[in-house]
Amino acid sequence: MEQLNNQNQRDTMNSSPELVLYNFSHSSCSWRVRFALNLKGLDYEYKAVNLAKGEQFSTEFEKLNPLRYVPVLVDGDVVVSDSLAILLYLEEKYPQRALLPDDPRRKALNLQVASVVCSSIQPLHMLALVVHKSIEEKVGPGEGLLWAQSSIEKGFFALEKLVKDFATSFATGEALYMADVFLAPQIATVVMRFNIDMALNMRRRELG
Ligand SMILES: N[C@@H](CCC(=O)N[C@@H](CS)C(=O)NCC(=O)O)C(=O)O
Repeated sequence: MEQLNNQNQRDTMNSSPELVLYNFSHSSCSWRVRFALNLKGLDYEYKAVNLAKGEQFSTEFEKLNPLRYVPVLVDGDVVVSDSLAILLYLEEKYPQRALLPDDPRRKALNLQVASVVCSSIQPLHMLALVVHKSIEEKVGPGEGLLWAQSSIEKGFFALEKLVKDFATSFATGEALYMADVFLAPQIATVVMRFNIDMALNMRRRELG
């Protein structure tokens, strides 16, 4: 009987039949949301929006997000775009496996890390791809990549300082929280796409 109750409880916690995630496999912003949905044990329908094929510019997708960016989460009649807003929405509606700690100081730290990734790192290297050609043409060959790399390094330099007194194997303490959900995809992206050597950067900063 107790087993049945536990099963019922789990089914209720995980029941989210209406969740649909419009996303792209290679997008770090989408990855954050997939990470959070999986941590919370939420089932969702995966709708691929292939950015490489320009599917974000379809009129159908524009109705969901006029900015034409992924990810977009649809939960019944609620449509939320922007990964940070989506994570805050999920946290409130599906509180299981909390992504924010109760302690206000650590909660603020998690939100700060998420916000730095969202506003001061990712948009700059995304922009770098968009304006890459024109920087290369106007300033010189290789300058586009250098500009992206210096923006990324500046952001991570700040982040390292921010979490220095809190980090364990997780960014802000003893458990995996929202900061980690934003950092992991971000670190993977900059290492793979922008040739950033995170360990080398850390050593450089320690010396300098
Ligand atoms: N602040 C937004 C940024 C969304 C964003 O930049 N998405 C990128 C993929 S990571 C995108 O859809 N780019 C499409 C394009 O540049 O046309 C978020 O965190 O969701």
